[in-house]
Amino acid sequence: MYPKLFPLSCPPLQDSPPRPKHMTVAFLKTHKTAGTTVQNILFRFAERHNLTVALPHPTCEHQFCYPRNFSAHFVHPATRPPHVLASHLRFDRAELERLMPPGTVYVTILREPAAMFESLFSYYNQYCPAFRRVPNASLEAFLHAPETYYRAGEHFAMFAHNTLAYDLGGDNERSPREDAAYLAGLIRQVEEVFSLVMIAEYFDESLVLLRRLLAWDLEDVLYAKLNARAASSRLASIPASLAQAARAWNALDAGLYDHFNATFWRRVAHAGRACVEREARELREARERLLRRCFGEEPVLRPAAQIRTKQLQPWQPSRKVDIMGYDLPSGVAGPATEACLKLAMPEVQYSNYLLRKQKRRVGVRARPEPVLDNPPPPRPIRALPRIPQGH
Ligand SMILES: Nc1ncnc2c1ncn2[C@@H]1O[C@H](COP(=O)(O)OS(=O)(=O)O)[C@@H](OP(=O)(O)O)[C@H]1O
Repeated sequence: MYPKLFPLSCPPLQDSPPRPKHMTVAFLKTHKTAGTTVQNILFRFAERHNLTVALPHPTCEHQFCYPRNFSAHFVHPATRPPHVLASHLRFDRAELERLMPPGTVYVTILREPAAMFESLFSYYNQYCPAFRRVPNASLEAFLHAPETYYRAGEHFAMFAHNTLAYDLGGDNERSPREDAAYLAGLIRQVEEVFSLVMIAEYFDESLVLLRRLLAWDLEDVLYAKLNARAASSRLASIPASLAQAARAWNALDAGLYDHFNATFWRRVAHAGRACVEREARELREARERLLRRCFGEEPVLRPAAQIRTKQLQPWQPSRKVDIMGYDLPSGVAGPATEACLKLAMPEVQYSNYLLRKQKRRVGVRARPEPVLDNPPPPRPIRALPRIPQGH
């Protein structure tokens, strides 16, 4: 039912058999896994090829009413039927099948669970009650005794326990130690649906596999790193004991990661490791050239307060965490600048922009927004971008 569309082989680029680019893609954007960078690649591809991007109904904000299970009702009517879907949602296979055209390729991305958990702990510290209870916002204290702070089922609990499993539609409270069959079943379900599970630690190699799977050009997967925390907002390194505790607490996620990391390297070996590495190198070189062209000879990630272009100021989760972004050099304009703007555009601005554009295209601008039967409660997350100091 879900085609493993193209066998992954890795002949030199110029010898690739010409086949049309695949245009229907559903990307499950898991949390804190480099998903915003992948989403931006897909949004730009969709715009360049005049494709429709599924976008959330405004009452869902720019996510598909996460953490609720995905429903096709959450999709704004002006963005249906879509070619591409790439916004946060909790996976629900039947509902996605209802929405996406047959032949859609499903992909997702995972990140090493300790690094992912450290990012979640920092980013959602003010929103997730389990994290807010911890004295001095100490990751070490939380991981030393997670049950002291964690309450299953409370608001945003999924950001504090097996977030990957939850995003994939699984039950994040299961323990693989007590129920190994559950993890095996979840892995099987993911394998049935997703043609590629990318790995954030091997982002460029993942993009090489992605672009070959979809028969896209290397240019189609060039990117700027988005949604990265400043060095001052994250741990320089995670001590081994803490990483071990993070894996033990998030044992389902650790099991998923270990399995799909191994699968990933089998896919790389099948494609030809030397060839994948060569192409990843070409990608990095092309990407560096693009970043220099767009953001100046020394393209640097900056804190939001130093970004003058409003459309490029990333949303800030709290005063304690700095999310970085790029800025355009002053006094430049034109189509190339527009492409550079999109390359570094954060998720909130890009989603709003695409929704406006697609609404204009189908002529629903003047009509009132349709009302959801059962709207979600208001969410504090990402309500407003923090205004950078001095603006
Ligand atoms: N290209 C690439 N390679 C490796 N890592 C990358 C990449 N792009 C983004 N990132 C890191 O991913 C983290 C943000 O993830 P998301 O965009 O998925 O976060 S979110 O859930 O949408 O808020 C965030 O991690 P932390 O900085 O540790 O928080 C980013 O630095």
